[in-house]
Parts: sequence; C-alpha cells; structure tokens
Amino acid sequence: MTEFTLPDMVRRIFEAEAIPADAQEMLSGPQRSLGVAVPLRRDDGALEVYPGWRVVFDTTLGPGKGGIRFHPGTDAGECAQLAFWMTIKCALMELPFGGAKGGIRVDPKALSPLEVERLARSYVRAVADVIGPDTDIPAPDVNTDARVMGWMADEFSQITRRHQPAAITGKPVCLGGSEGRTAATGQGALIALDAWLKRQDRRPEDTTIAVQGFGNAGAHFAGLAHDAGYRVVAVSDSKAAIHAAGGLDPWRLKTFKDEEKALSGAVYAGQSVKDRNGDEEIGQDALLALDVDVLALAAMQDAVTEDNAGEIRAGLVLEIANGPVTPEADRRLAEDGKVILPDVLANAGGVTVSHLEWVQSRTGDYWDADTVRERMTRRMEDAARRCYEQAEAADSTVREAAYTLAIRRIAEAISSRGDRSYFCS
Ligand SMILES: NC(=O)C1=CN([C@@H]2O[C@H](COP(=O)(O)OP(=O)(O)OC[C@H]3O[C@@H](n4cnc5c(N)ncnc54)[C@H](O)[C@@H]3O)[C@@H](O)[C@H]2O)C=CC1
Ligand SMILES: O=C(O)CCC(=O)C(=O)O
Repeated sequence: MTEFTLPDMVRRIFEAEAIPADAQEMLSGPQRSLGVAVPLRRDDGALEVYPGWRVVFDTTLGPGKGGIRFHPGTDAGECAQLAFWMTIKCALMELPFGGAKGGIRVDPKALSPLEVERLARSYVRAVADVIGPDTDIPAPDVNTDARVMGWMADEFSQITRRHQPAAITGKPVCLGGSEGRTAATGQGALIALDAWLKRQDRRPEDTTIAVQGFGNAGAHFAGLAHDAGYRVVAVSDSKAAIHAAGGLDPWRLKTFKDEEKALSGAVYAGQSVKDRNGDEEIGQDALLALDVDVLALAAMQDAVTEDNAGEIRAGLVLEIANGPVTPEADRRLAEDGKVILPDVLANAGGVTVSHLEWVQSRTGDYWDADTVRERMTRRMEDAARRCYEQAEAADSTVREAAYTLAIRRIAEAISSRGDRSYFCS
C-alpha cells in the first residue's frame, strides 16, 4: 500500500513561511480515513466484495471536496495522497472547501453497465454517514463520470429521504449538475497554459502539444487547445498512442474513442490515406519523449519518474492528472530547465466548476454555460496570475509558489479558528 508522507517541499515551506506548529501538526496527515467493504451482486448472481475508501484530509476551510475513482490500483494511501492534493488545490483556488478523495479498488472495465451502477450505489450506502453538502462532497475522477454521479446522487437522496443535489457534484445537468462541468478540467488546464504562455509572449499557433491520457480531462483539453489554435500532435490512452507531426483532430479522435471505447484503430477508421494527415500509431513511451513544446500529462500519477525524466524533451510540462511527476522527477526536470505547471493549479478547473455546481444546487438558481465559463475563467486566471507572480517574486518553481499560497491560507484559517484540539467536519 502507498503510505501518505508529507512532501519535503511542504516541510521546507513550513520553515520558510514560519508556519505555526499547530498548523504543521494539523496538516501532517489525514483527518479521517474510512475504509469500507463494497458488496456487488454480479449479473450472474454471484456476490463480490470490493475494498473502498473515503479519506478527508483537512476541513479547515470547509467541507471535504474531491472525486471518487474506480481503479484496480486504488488504496487508502493513494486516497490520502489525493485528498492532500485536493486540500492544497481548494485552498489555492480560494474555494470554501477542504480536501477529500475516495475510491474503490476495482477494474470497472470488467463490469457490465448495470454492475457499475450497483457498485456505485453500494459505495454510497457504505459512506452515506460521512458525505453530505456540508461535510464531504464527492465528484467524478478516473473511470467515473456524470452518469455515475447521477446514480450516486440518486442513492444518497433515497437513503436520506431528501432531495440533496448539493451532496455530489459532476451530476448530469438534468439532475441539477452544472453546465460546463464535464469539460471544466480540460478547459481550466488550457486557461493555466494560456496564461503562462502569454507571459512569455508566445502564441498558440507556434506551440505544439502532446497529450498523455485521452479520457475526460485529456480529451477535452486536447479538443479545446486545438480550437484555440495550438497544434496537438499526439495523444494516448492506456492502449495506444497516435501521432501526426502536422497536427491531429482531437474531436474526431474523441468521437471515435467514445464509440469504440479505445483510441486504437482510430488512425485507420473510415479515412482514406489522403485524409489521414500523416496520423500514425506510435509507442506510448515514445509520446512522452516527443520533441514538442508542451507535454500534457492527463492519465495517472507517476507517469514521469526518475527513470524517464531525462527523456522528456518538452520545455513545459502541464500536469492535468494528479501527481503525474514524482518528486525525484520534478527535481530532475527543474535541473534540466523545464517548467512544470503543477496539478494543483492546472487541473483545478474541475473543482472550480464543482464549486459553482454546489452553489447552484444549494440555491436552486441555475446558470447558463456562458455564465459558468466566465466565472470559472476568472477564478482560474486569477489563481494562475497569483502563482506565476509568486514564483517570479520568490524565484521558485510554480509548484512551490502554488503550495506556498495554499499553505499560507490554510495556516491563517487554522490560527483564526483558535484553540481547536478536535476536528470538526
Ligand atoms: N475528471 C476530473 O474532473 C478531474 C480529473 N483529474 C485527474 O485527471 C486524470 C485523468 O482523469 P479523468 O480524465 O477524469 O479520467 P478518465 O478515466 O476519464 O481518463 C483517464 C485516461 O487515461 C488513460 N490512461 C491510463 N493509463 C495510461 C497510460 N499509461 N498512458 C496513456 N494513457 C493512459 C485511460 O485510457 C483514459 O483514457 C486523473 O489523474 C484525475 O485524478 C483532476 C482533476 C479533475
Ligand atoms: O470536482 C471535484 O470536486 C474534485 C475533482 C477532483 O477530484 C480533482 O480535482 O482531483
């Protein structure tokens, strides 16, 4: 099992910022880690029980907030790590939320759609006592989407015998979800990238991008980047990578992937040789080493490690996934002069629109797509500016800058709460 350990960088920030001992102690580990057994009745009648977790790292700034993933590699330590990153992300974005994350160790691709629905409902029954609009608010993450959130929100309403749309975000719009949540993570990443490049006087038209991970976050990022004039030259999923030096059409590939559930084969699907625009399948590791301006990592954690950091040729790494660069690789990339736009900023568009959804669900006042996009863009641009200015002022990496801003905010709130020798939720 992966154990949660506070990153060395955070300890350095504690020291440099003279963070009070109380705050250091409160942030040293998760506030609550709930392990649950999640029973599933399979279609053939057999009963299987999967391990699941919901971890709340810190609730100083508000209720826990963070996604739920269904993945064979998930465990308590991973959920704690992800909940810590959510704590930093929500503080950096100045949202009224703490950080949480949950998951089930399962391969959902081996389940039928009805089994996935029963599993999602079973998970909610297992964690129902600890989630809610004012305590801990789940959302989508790897292998979960609006449809899964709809089932979860329905199950929670049935258990509590109340309509409680604010208990879960990322729901379908018809169930009180927000316009724009599905594309929000990719869109937010593009805003963070645009803001960085503008400061360097660089233009989208002169910028090439490779995207590892063509799921919800990565595919929307690739499509929106393409629309904004960037040249997206490669994308990959867990089975295949596709490359075209002249530029891909990410929306075409997304349509293919939505229909076929895989990228593999997209190069040849219904296209004449002439229309293929040079598209070719390449090895997934080769994508990471492409000579591009921006490498966007939108799959899983630990994609770039000490072992392959030396092969990265992109000058800028955009962390759309959570934790895709290990701390050792982070150091190596910085030594090589690469810039990393860190996950806690680059993928914060998702939780930012989740916050807007929570506000809408609580008030019953629903906004159109333009209103949501404007509010999210303003918050993302503001956070990006604060991070980039702090990095410049302190001559630090953008990650250190983001963590510094977040930790200052949480520490101030911990102090302001006064003597608190207990955790409230
Ligand atoms: N969905 C959301 O709103 C948010 C997601 N994230 C993070 O973004 C990352 C991706 O999440 P989603 O897009 O939601 O998940 P998803 O399940 O929709 O997509 C993940 C994609 O990564 C691909 N993948 C897995 N291993 C790979 C590998 N070794 N090489 C290339 N591709 C690989 C999968 O095939 C899939 O296409 C995760 O780290 C997640 O925590 C972060 C913030 C919000
Ligand atoms: O939308 C949310 O509440 C959280 C999304 C998430 O899990 C993340 O940002 O990693």
